[in-house]
Amino acid sequence: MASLQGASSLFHGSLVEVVFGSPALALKIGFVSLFPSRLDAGCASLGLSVDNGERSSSLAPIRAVNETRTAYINGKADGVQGENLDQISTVGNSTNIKWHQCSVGKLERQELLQQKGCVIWITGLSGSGKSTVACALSRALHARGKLTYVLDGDNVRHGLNCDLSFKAEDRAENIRRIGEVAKLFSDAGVICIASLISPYRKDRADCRALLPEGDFIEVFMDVPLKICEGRDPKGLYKLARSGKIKGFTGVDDPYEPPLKCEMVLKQTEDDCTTTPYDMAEQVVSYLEEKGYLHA
Ligand SMILES: Nc1ncnc2c1ncn2[C@@H]1O[C@H](COP(=O)(O)OS(=O)(=O)O)[C@@H](OP(=O)(O)O)[C@H]1O
Ligand SMILES: Nc1ncnc2c1ncn2[C@@H]1O[C@H](COP(=O)(O)OP(=O)(O)O)[C@@H](O)[C@H]1O
Repeated sequence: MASLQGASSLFHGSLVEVVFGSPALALKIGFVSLFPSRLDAGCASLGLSVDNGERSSSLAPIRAVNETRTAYINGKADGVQGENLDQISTVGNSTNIKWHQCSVGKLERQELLQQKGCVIWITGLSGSGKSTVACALSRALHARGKLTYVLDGDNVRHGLNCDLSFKAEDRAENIRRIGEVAKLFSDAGVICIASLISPYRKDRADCRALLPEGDFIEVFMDVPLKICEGRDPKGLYKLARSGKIKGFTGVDDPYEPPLKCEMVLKQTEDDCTTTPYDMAEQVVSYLEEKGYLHA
């Protein structure tokens, strides 16, 4: 039998980690949510049973893990030291701040939405099809009853990021801000689709590091420059080639393709037949396989 020592001080909906053995030699065997109505079911799925701590347990101790806090620490937020979020701290230029914990957590939101929050980060050259695939994916998931939100580089630059240019440090800041916003959407339980050129590996890696393992799904639009330039729907390549736009990605500004990413959506000059809908379905299959389309 498993007892829930100290559980009375936890929030409704808290995540508890079930550990077998001593704290020094602990074997994690899973997590259960502290929803009284679902606790038995959660423990049962782990091969345990619960009787409110009145009987002794061969599986002890059960430790509380705060999921939001874990995600934040995994996020390596600047200035956050270890588990000191209960204390006044300094993060970047923000001095004397203290994390305020809310009793409604990500798990409960996911339960409500019947999905898992994550970030699908679509990177590639201008004209590679990022926005088209992002919208096709949003539509495909919407049709399955899943809540998504698209953060498109072009669109976010119309508001939040309208102070940023296309020089390297401004692109980095554009990506950092979109990464932070995407993290909030993911924490809200939403499947967030970020589609922006995001040309530098380091900036993409920094966004990945903001999220728990597995929740940042990098999708590379592997489309040759020649095809993108041939499409040129906004006429920007033409302007860049004639020198009217300086620092255009792929022309006179670099694009660093991922060395390793979760998905590659490829088109070649020989085979350009894959439609954006096919590509969106590939991403849906990935999400299904990884369990993101269920709470
Ligand atoms: N110099 C330069 N280089 C690349 N792209 C340019 C540039 N100037 C304007 N545009 C337009 O801005 C869109 C890219 O914005 P992003 O926010 O995705 O770019 S970045 O991630 O900050 O590099 C991009 O949109 P997409 O074509 O959808 O990629 C262009 O329409
Ligand atoms: N899979 C595809 N096959 C053929 N054309 C595509 C495909 N995906 C997008 N396009 C077309 O390519 C152009 C650029 O697509 P877009 O989504 O705006 O790219 P990006 O957001 O990367 O700049 C658009 O005219 C779009 O209709």
